Amino acid sequence: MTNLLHSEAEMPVALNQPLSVLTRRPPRSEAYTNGSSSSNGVGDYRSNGHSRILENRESPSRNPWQPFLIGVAGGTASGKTSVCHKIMCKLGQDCLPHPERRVVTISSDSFYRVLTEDERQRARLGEFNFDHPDALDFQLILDTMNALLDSQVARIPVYDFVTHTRLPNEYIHVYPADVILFEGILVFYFPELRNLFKLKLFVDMDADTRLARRVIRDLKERGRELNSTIHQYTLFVKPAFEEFCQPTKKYADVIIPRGAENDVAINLIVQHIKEHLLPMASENGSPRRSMQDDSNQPLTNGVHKMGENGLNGHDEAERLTNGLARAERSTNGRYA
Ligand SMILES: Nc1ncnc2c1ncn2[C@@H]1O[C@H](COP(=O)(O)OP(=O)(O)O)[C@@H](O)[C@H]1O
Ligand SMILES: O=c1ccn([C@@H]2O[C@H](COP(=O)(O)O)[C@@H](O)[C@H]2O)c(=O)[nH]1
Repeated sequence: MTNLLHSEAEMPVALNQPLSVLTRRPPRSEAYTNGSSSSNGVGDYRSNGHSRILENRESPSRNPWQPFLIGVAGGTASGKTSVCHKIMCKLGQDCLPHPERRVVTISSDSFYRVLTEDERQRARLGEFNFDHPDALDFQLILDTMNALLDSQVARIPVYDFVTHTRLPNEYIHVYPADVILFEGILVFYFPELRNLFKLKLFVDMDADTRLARRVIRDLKERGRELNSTIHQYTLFVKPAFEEFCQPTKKYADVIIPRGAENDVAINLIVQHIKEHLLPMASENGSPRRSMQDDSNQPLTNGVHKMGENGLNGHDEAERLTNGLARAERSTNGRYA
């Protein structure tokens, strides 16, 4: 994930499943998840942050309105960040102030756990396994996702790839939104997290291209040396991809070959998101619902045309699935 994505992570997300449950968004709570207030940033989050969320719930049961949570998995440098960014741009969300965004992107990169001094030293030499599920603060991920699903404002740490640490006292505030894209190499690995996703995307890119892009990115953006990058890749990244990430491809509803270059797949996903957002916008009538498409046409225009075709939510879901299956078949043998 790039720093750019980190800033995108501030956007809120959410679009949920059956259109029939997409009623009115509840009032936004001012509660926060507490990304970190202790020295290791984990224990306090779990105890204080989570209990604050519970205290601020308006009722013991989950809101009938929920964000639509989309998981975006794929190997390192496969283009997960770029795909999410493209979706945001096509929905006209990237240029909106964060609190007004209806679609947000969050990366699991924000949730690497706090390392011990010994682990940090190994990380500097490319000898710490960041691709193993244990490298992530899974409880923090789960608490954050649950907070967002409950329409809470979530506060998540900012991770620094150069020092392998969370930046002290820096957080990203993620506001409740209608659609949340959560991207990361292992987001389909944990069943408890995987089961929260209403749509699962897997960004597929051949290993050579990923390695080449990763080397360039790590040297340019993550303060790495060539030797340690290759060393880390050979020792951990590649084997962990084969053991923990690649096998989760089977959970995907949609596989996106060629990553962000695949405009056909991305356009279909964007269209699907728009279909979910429109009913909410018309029910809310809220001024913050200002989604626009690429051509700066109000979102409502495009969706209205689709409504005129007499398609319902189920038809749309089928059309999306069929369309994406076609998109993938057309590239079979090259990347899939
Ligand atoms: N289609 C592309 N062509 C060239 N470079 C790309 C393309 N897609 C992504 N990249 C570059 O590859 C690197 C990894 O992409 P990114 O979207 O951050 O992947 P991920 O989030 O899966 O790690 C970034 O430096 C990005 O700029
Ligand atoms: O301190 C760190 C933390 C993570 N990594 C590597 O990052 C990638 C995951 O990020 P992508 O944006 O999906 O590539 C993972 O493969 C880790 O090895 C790191 O090098 N250092």
